[in-house]
Amino acid sequence: MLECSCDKLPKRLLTKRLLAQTIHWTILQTGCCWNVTCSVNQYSVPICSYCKSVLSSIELKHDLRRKLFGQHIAAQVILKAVTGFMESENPKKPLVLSLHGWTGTGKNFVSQLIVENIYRKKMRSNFVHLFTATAHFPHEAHINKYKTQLQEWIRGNVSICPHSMFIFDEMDKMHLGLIDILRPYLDFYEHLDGVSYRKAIFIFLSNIGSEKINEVALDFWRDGREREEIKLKDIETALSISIFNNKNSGFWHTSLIDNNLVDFFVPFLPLEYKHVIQCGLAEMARKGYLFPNKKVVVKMARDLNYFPKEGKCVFSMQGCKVISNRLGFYI
Ligand SMILES: Nc1ncnc2c1ncn2[C@@H]1O[C@H](COP(=O)(O)OP(=O)(O)OP(=O)(O)O)[C@@H](O)[C@H]1O
Repeated sequence: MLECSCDKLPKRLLTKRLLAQTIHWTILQTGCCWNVTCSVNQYSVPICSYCKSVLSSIELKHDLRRKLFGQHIAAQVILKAVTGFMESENPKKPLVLSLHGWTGTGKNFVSQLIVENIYRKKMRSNFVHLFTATAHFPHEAHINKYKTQLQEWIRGNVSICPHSMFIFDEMDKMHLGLIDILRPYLDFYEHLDGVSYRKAIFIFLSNIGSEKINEVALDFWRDGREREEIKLKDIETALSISIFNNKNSGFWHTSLIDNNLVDFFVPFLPLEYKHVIQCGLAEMARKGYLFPNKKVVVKMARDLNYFPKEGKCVFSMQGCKVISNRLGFYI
């Protein structure tokens, strides 16, 4: 957080008498920021600008450790990336995270945790924007209109709050024409039409590459190695190859891999039975049960489907996605 002081005013103006009588602070709020101006008589200086969107990195670390199950790589990468970015006063480009993984493994959930530790109003904040590709899939004839709308939407929101966050869900289903217009906003430009996008955060969610991530997790499991031994480097190459080869990922070819606009590709591992149990217990606690009933959760977890089918089933087909709705049936 920036401290506001009148130190920037010439010393001669800062006599005790003047301090007592004539210093005025002007605080002008625009979007999520306040610009503080200090004036003495006719002389005024912009002192600082303070933006509400400040990360509580200790809380984020705590949340990732306590609330996110089975995702040691994602937790580590996200904590480092978000903390480093939010602590930088002059980032050179917006933060761009691309989260990949099987359904129900926590991609949306992690995005929420990030939001909750930056914006006071959490997902209800005016500075957090969710775009679901399938809900905005335009007819080919209207693509140009949608492109303009998307550009105006991003520009308008970042003009109001430089620390705006944009979450693009189901990126793999997004129209390539729309994806293309995102490119300049993710780049190193200082300004585009008078607006700087360097403090914004873009998070892309998709299932692209999840088969590769699952394969690596399964290999570790077959070799009898601990899941926590899987390192980012064990998955990164397989993930980028599979993103590169995916027929729906023109975006990654042209804009991201070639131009290095994505800062982190974050893999989400498939969840095991024990994580489903953890999710179930957490869900019961969220529903207000002071003493979550493990028997109920176990029963629910056993009724879910797991893969691969041959041999011992290891990973949950739906991750933890259906748990919230299913629990009610077993309670
Ligand atoms: N790793 C996890 N740790 C804790 N809870 C989780 C985890 N994964 C999923 N959940 C729970 O399941 C719910 C659904 O998960 P989420 O929406 O984050 O999955 P997703 O990976 O975004 O899936 P999809 O690819 O289908 O959109 C979350 O709201 C959360 O309650």
